[in-house]
Amino acid sequence: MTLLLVSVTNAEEAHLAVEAGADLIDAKDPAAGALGALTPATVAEIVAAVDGRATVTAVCGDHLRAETLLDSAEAMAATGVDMVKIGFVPDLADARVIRAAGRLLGTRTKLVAVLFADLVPDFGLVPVLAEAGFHGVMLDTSGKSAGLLSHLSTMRIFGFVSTARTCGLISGLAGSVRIADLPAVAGFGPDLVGMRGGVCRGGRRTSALDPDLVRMAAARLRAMPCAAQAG
Ligand SMILES: O=C[C@H](O)COP(=O)(O)O
Repeated sequence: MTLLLVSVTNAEEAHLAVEAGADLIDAKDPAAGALGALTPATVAEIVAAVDGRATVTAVCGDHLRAETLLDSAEAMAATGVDMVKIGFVPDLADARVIRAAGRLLGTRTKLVAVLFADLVPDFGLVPVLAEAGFHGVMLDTSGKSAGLLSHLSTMRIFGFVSTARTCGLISGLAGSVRIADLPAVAGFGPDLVGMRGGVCRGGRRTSALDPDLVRMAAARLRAMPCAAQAG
């Protein structure tokens, strides 16, 4: 089945999200951007709070230049998370940076690249990610005023998921996904769907996590037909 990734800001939210049925806990500061990074200390607290009950991922920061991106990825890998998510923004990060990240960290942790649906994503990078040793690739949105489905055609999203699968990568879809969107988003067959705003009070990604919404999202996904397992 398609797994539910929920972005959390601290250990308490991580615990609530796991209890409510999230499969992956994603350490992130939504107030600092689409891939806003928490401090390594907070990420380590989240890892401890999850205590092996779910896969833990952490993001490295938003719109970072190559050197800063790699330093941050290394710091996040050292916290003990299961996967490190690295955002690749056109002009700031390209195939050279992907290969550098793979060399630096590919043997130490699972790497998941994030491409942005609203920043002209280059799906030609997906095979490069696989060759560089990445574990997975996600599509998210950099801006949060419109969701994933309003930026790319269904054909392109299907193409993304199927290219990732052909290359042996797990795939994820995110970007202002609401609970009502889950059947459509999971229908593309990704391994995971990522949510923050859609499971927060008032639908605002910078508000507190609402465990009841996480529970509803997890139940909605479990009722959907199966895709490959992430992990
Ligand atoms: O990785 C998942 C993201 O945190 C999704 O955030 P969002 O649902 O607010 O766009």
